[in-house]
Amino acid sequence: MNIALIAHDSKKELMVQFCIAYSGILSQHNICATGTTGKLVAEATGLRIFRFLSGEQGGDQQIAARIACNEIDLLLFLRDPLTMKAGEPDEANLIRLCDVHSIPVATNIATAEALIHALEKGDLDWRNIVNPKR
Ligand SMILES: O=C(CO)COP(=O)(O)O
Repeated sequence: MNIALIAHDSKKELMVQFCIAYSGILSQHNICATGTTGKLVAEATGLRIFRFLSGEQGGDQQIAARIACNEIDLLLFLRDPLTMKAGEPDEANLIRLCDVHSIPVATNIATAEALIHALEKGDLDWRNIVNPKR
């Protein structure tokens, strides 16, 4: 499965801790991320992560383009609705595109936990039927 990671600045440490905790599961999949999120997670976990541009340079839009092509199977986007900074990605378009293709998406740690366990159990295997070429 192709899993995309994005974290707003105040949620990056939480994303790192999440990926450390679930590195065993994540290592079985293709991981991509916006630039800074990917760098921090890769350094902390040793996971191989394809890094797009940083969010402020359009990395979130690169991920949105892959979602628009139905190439992402799970989006974990830890956002901070309280202290978002100017230039941080607006989640509305990402989530809209996930809804277009019924792509599972988490925007907080509680849902991310639920989805990573679902992934491990095989509950998301139907994505392989949607996209048999991958
Ligand atoms: O901008 C973002 C969230 O703040 C996401 O991009 P980065 O992972 O490059 O920071």
